[in-house]
Amino acid sequence: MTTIAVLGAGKIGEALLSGLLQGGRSAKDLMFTERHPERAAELTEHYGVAAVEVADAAKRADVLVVAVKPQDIDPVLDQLAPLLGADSLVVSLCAGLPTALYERRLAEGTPVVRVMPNTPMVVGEAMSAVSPGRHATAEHVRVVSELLSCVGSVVEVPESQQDAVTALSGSGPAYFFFLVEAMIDAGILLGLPRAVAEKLIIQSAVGAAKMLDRTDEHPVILREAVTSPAGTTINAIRELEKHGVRAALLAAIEAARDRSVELGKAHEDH
Ligand SMILES: NC(=O)C1=CN([C@@H]2O[C@H](COP(=O)(O)OP(=O)(O)OC[C@H]3O[C@@H](n4cnc5c(N)ncnc54)[C@H](O)[C@@H]3O)[C@@H](O)[C@H]2O)C=CC1
Ligand SMILES: O=C(O)[C@@H]1CCC=N1
Repeated sequence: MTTIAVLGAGKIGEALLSGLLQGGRSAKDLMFTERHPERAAELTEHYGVAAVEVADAAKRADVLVVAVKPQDIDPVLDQLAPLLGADSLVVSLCAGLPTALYERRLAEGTPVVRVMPNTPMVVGEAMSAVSPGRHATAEHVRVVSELLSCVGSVVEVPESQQDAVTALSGSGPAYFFFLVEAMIDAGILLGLPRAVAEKLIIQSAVGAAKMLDRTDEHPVILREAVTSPAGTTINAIRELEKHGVRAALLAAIEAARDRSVELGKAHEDH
């Protein structure tokens, strides 16, 4: 069984560990590093997964998954550089960071696969996009895709598309949560008790997501089926269009893409 080390057990690192355990991986095949000892102890207690030093992770793990913030990557690369080589497999979950950065800073030939996952990983519903770096083979991509398929769906994209993917599905859950939050507020505005508004909106979100997933219908068709002539929905749609919600989403996702590019550029000289 593949041994996996997660380097940096924050939100996405924990989501991965938890998703892999739920997907049937044994805790003994997993390990993590974490710079905050209290956080490490909490995770070990909760999941039964060992916290280790980087050197230990590099020695014991077949796959090293980097899950620190892009701004914290430098010390991690410095630590890994003398420890890894062509036999290792590095997986980067970091927004914006190109595989070329790892290839520059790690030993020649170290295979790197860039992945953009998302937090629904905790419930086995991640969307992950994988892109091989220069030294990663089809077999490396297969290993990483298989690992990620335990925690959701996986697609392969050219690395040139990863900044767009980051803006779309990496950040995507946040947009849906934002929408749900705003719709619950609308329920409050209309005088509903908060608990009722939450139940109505969350179940509507779950139902809509399942319809998108299971009916194979285009979202426009599904939306039209709710929108009766001279009914209530079209009045709401008119307001959404008037307030530029579609344009706001285009601009928002473009801004997220730009930030991903910027995070990568910040490391261009290192
Ligand atoms: N949160 C999300 O929805 C997603 C995050 N990502 C990417 O995942 C990475 C992690 O993001 P989050 O989990 O949100 O951040 P986070 O801040 O929750 O987690 C990062 C963790 O790494 C630890 N850490 C930092 N430097 C370390 C070091 N040298 N050694 C050991 N541990 C170290 C921190 O203590 C922290 O627990 C980022 O690069 C982000 O771009 C990717 C997709 C989705
Ligand atoms: O906001 C971020 O930078 C990370 C990457 C994608 C989702 N969360």
